[in-house]
Amino acid sequence: MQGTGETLPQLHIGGLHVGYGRRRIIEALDLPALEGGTVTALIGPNAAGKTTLLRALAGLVPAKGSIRLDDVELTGLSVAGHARHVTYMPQALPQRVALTVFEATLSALMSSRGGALSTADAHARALDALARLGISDLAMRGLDELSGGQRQLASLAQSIVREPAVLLLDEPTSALDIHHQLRVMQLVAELARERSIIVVIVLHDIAQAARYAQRVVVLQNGAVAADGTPEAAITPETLARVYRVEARVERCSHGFLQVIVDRAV
Ligand SMILES: Nc1ncnc2c1ncn2[C@@H]1O[C@H](COP(=O)(O)OP(=O)(O)OP(=O)(O)O)[C@@H](O)[C@H]1O
Repeated sequence: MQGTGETLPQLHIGGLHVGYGRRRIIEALDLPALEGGTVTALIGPNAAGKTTLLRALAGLVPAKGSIRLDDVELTGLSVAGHARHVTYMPQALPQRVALTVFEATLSALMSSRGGALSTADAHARALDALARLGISDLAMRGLDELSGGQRQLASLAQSIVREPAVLLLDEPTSALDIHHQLRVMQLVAELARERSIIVVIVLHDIAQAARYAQRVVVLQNGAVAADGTPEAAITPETLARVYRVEARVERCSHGFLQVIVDRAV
């Protein structure tokens, strides 16, 4: 936890190459360390390589180079080896499964922490994950009878309950109404702080990235086009170069960055 003098975990990414077959998507990517307790938003245009980067960090596509969590080198670990440190919530929701929301959340927890927890503790943690997402009322509903947004929230519950060191979320609010989008973003920021988790979240909503992330990495053609605080990374110049839009970046009356897009160029 921050403020206790404890060292925060760090994820180091160096000389990373990722591709599909012969097709190179990410080449020689270096990122200054991603730190525990911090939400990093990964933004960029379609096909920039955001999902590919998250999948490489999760060990789901082969990568060359180094992905190091403190002193543990993750490249070369099996998918299960990665899963001990990293939880990845994909963009596409899982196939419909014949489990209740509570059972699926509990099963996600047991698969990551298994024997280490008593049954009572595991149940309490699963219920807490549902409560924090505001979906306690869905606990006994089958996953196959949920709406798209409810399924996305159930899927988030399965990701956060694992309490990973690194949490990778690929467009986790894409199916949610505005209330639930904000609720999820607030929760993700809180969890990062409380548990010193390294969170990387792919977002298309630039204003939400600016509001909830402490760091924004802009990806373009598999390379870093900007990286820094929201103020440093989200500028009219970057938006013009990367997204090909004429845009203004202004502060609203509450002090949050807003992006006003005037036109595509
Ligand atoms: N399984 C795959 N096999 C071959 N090429 C792939 C595969 N998955 C993605 N790609 C290619 O990799 C590139 C990057 O895709 P990726 O999904 O990482 O982009 P993205 O930034 O997440 O895009 P979006 O914002 O559209 O979701 C694209 O050109 C895509 O066609």
